[in-house]
Amino acid sequence: MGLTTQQLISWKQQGRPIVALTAWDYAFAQLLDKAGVDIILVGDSLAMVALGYETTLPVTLDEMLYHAAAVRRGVKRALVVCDLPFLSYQESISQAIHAAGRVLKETGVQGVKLEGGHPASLETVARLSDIGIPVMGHVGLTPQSVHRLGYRQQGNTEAEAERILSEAIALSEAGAFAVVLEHIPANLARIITTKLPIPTIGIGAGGDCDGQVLVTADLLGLSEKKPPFAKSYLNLREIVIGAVNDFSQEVRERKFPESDQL
Ligand SMILES: Nc1nc(=O)c2c([nH]1)NC[C@@H]1CN(c3ccc(C(=O)N[C@@H](CCC(=O)O)C(=O)O)cc3)CN21
Ligand SMILES: CC(C)C(=O)C(=O)O
Ligand SMILES: [Mg+2]
Repeated sequence: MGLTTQQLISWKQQGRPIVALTAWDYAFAQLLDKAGVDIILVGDSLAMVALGYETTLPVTLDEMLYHAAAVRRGVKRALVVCDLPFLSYQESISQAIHAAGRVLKETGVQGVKLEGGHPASLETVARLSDIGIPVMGHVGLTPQSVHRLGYRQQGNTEAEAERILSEAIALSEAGAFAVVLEHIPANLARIITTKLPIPTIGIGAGGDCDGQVLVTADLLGLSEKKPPFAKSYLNLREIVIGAVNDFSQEVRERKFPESDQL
């Protein structure tokens, strides 16, 4: 058995930070798990970083299932959570149960994440949690609402900050085991983190959350564009282009293969 949601909740009480990153395939999931990442998220951001779409909206449940199964095969210790994609859970509670059930049954991942803290999504989170499906909430900037919100920071006004705080509290009361806080002021994230009994996982939400998540492609310098809050620890695009150029040159100069590479 790997990590459980209960263990992650106890880490909040102990003040032990939670490390989360995204993955969309077996190879990277295995690397992240071996490196000791605690939560591996099969994020719907894969629509943009792996599939080349403009937004996260086009990715389908079947595509998420395909990637989640690959990720799950690479992971021994981390808790794996899969984003429910746009319109796979908003139509009705039974649609959400069906989608989340397929994710758990067909891929073996341990939880799902869904965006939003409005009354309908709270009801959905409560029902999924009640039937034993661990749910991670997600408030602040919710990219599935890009056409309403854009990618701007959320919670700048007093009223918006109040709303995001009450959504986070309500998600926790509905049974979510953790909540992602995306692109909100650090002050607001700190207040939410203090008020919630469950871990907050921040992305562009300052340093006082219980954990941090990034899109792995951003951390590695692999994405074409990254949000202003994402830190690159490597420039993998440059490294890959360099290696491909070296190979190309050796092929064109008939230097590869050498006799021991036949
Ligand atoms: N590679 C990648 N990393 C991510 O973190 C990520 C994705 N993709 N795709 C899904 C969402 C979209 N995210 C984003 C994307 C862009 C900004 C951004 O550029 N924000 C600027 C400009 C906002 C505007 O359009 O006015 C900002 O200053 O907030 C923020 C979050 C975060 N998520
Ligand atoms: C950035 C995280 C929280 C996400 O939802 C995603 O990668 O889709
Ligand atoms: Mg997502």
